[in-house]
Amino acid sequence: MINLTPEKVIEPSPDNSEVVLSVEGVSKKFCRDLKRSLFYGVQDIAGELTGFRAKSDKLRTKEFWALDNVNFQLKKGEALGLVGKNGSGKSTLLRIIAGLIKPDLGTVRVTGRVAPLIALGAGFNPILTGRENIYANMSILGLSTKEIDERFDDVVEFAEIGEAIDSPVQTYSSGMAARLGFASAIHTEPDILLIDEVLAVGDAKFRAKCNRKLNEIRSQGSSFVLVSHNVAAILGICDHSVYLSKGNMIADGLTDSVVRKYEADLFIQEQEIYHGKVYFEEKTPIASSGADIRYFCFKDIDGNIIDFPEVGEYVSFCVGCKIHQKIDEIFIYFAINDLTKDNESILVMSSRFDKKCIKTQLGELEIQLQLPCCYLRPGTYEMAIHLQKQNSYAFDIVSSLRFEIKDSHKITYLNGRNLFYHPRKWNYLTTKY
Ligand SMILES: Nc1ncnc2c1ncn2[C@@H]1O[C@H](COP(=O)(O)OP(=O)(O)OP(=O)(O)O)[C@@H](O)[C@H]1O
Repeated sequence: MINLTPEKVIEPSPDNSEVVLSVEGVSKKFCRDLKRSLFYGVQDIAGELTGFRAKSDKLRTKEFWALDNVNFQLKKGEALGLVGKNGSGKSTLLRIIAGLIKPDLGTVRVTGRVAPLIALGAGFNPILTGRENIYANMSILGLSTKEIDERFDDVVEFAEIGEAIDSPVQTYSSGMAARLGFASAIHTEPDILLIDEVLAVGDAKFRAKCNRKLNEIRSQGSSFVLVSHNVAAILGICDHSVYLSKGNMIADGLTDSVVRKYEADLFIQEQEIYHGKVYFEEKTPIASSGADIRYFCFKDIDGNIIDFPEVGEYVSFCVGCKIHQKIDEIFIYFAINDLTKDNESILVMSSRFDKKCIKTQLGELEIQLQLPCCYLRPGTYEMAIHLQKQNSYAFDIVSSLRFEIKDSHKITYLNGRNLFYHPRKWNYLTTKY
């Protein structure tokens, strides 16, 4: 396991010394075969009753470790992100912390009230109304009827459920159920809130409202563990993160570093990241439209080819073209997507939009898009390049060119909340009295 130790100072949580959750050597095994799984379940219960339970650290036929020796701590007011591919053990870990299932090995120590938001409309009974579910749900989380009465209106208002509060939850949309689940969990003022992807269901406005509320309860001392495939959400909310793969802890530490490691593993396995100068296959005269993209590379200010742009430094995007038909002018278009943010389109640069047409003649041509300062933050990106005519018809297209932006010199202080790097200087003026 890699311990990605802090290289920068993080905002202090209200009480940085108080541990509210301690996960120590937690392991959990499951069996893929249903019949065997039932048999093992009966065997384990019988073993526990008679005191002859077989040792839990051994796998029986068809069993596997869904979690293997997971260790971390959560302090008061801290937000911890859990990242990992599908099936890496994130939900299992949350279910163990919530006390819904028992670990086979290790211990989980919790201080205070834990509110799990693990499934859509966590714990709601579909045939009961929203109102009945709020009372049932909040009382399970330890509130008295009087306390629920006092908070009821706030829950309904926060969830924006309106009159539907007296309709059965099974008539709610998934967004409504998620809103009500979040609202009732958050109004119990939990010491630890466990959130598994449920925020992804609501619309953007509700997500923003949830994030504000999370920050608010966090400043009052609540801690939370957030599971999400949306890396941007983890980056925006959590200081520290844990990266799980096949039940093993691969990395833990500051979210930025953990997420970079996770992304690198995710993308390097799927598609190679481009370095240096990449050449594209030469087209046959029939396949070509008269102007072809032949290569791509990044260059530094001295014209040297570089493997990746550096944050805050000059970079030139260089596209080698071959023109073999009479074309007077062409345009070039770059579209960059951020793989950290669900492949969201973040930057489009087009010579046509900028009203810069490129005069051509038969032969080779290198088009350079020169950026005096790279504002993109460190991460993994995907780029499409279009070589276009005036009317936007494309002569040639290169899609899905993956590249990295690095911050090797650590010149930028970037945390997950920044969408881009902005060059800056600091100054201060003092006045003597
Ligand atoms: N009750 C169960 N019986 C058998 N296998 C299970 C059970 N629950 C989970 N698993 C398996 O344990 C592994 C971890 O599952 P888990 O749901 O914790 O992963 P996850 O990281 O939350 O995945 P996702 O991102 O898809 O939600 C998976 O291989 C899953 O198939």
